Amino acid sequence: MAFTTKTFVRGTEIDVAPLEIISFKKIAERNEDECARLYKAAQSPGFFLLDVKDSEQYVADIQRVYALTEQYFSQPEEVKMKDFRLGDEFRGYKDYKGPNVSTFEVLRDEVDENASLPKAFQPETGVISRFVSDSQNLVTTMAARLSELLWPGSHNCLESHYRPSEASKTSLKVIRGPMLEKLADVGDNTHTDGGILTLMYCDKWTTQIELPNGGEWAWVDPIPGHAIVNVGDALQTFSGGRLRSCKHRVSQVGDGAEERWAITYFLRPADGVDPAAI
Ligand SMILES: O=C(O)CCC(=O)C(=O)O
Ligand SMILES: [Fe+2]
Repeated sequence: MAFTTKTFVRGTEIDVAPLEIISFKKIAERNEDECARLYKAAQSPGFFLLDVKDSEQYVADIQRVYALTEQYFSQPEEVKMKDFRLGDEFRGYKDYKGPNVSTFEVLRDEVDENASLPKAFQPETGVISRFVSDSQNLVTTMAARLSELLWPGSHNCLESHYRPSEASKTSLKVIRGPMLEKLADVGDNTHTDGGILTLMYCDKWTTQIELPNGGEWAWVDPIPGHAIVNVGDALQTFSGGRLRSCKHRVSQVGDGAEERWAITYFLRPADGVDPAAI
């Protein structure tokens, strides 16, 4: 992996993670060099940027989903609490009061069902539905190319883990996670993602990854028209450790409150598929 570079954000000099930029158009066309670069980035650091600018409609939909996210979280707490699902890890509204983060999550399987989306999304359910279907196409195309390189000559082994026609916890999750007045108040939320592949959209410098070998942290450049993609724990396990689920966290550069929205799409194993048992 290349070395970090430096840039200034909010008046502070920071280290930028040297992430590969993979063209979705090229991997969709099975460009061999691009697929090899995808595989390499998924091996190390397990984080990369996916250029999605070739689909004008999808890029416009990202902006619409940001706008809907803002509209949703701007509602009064008691309205959002109607979407709270007690004991359900993957569905509905959640308010994490400590870290000042709130989320709303809907399963891919349920996005087209009546009433699975709250009122604030209702005027644009078609946009959400198309965004989910296009995001699914991005992650499953990447999974198919990775599968071909992990198990040459075999038929899409990874598909047998996420089984697109069966029930799964594959989902869209939108997030309100504002930057805080004081950097010192941002708690440590270091984690890896549990699923197969994550797509993430966030237009601010708030994602940090742990660089391979050495445990140093660097910032992910939120380049417009690009998804931030990372390998999850299930894919690390399915690949026998050949692909890497990279530690990351949400933080902020310096002090200063600022509103912040993020959109995430998680490709997860089909219900009943246990990565630990593979
Ligand atoms: O809030 C964000 O920017 C995304 C957080 C994240 O890494 C996740 O939801 O897995
Ligand atoms: Fe994450």
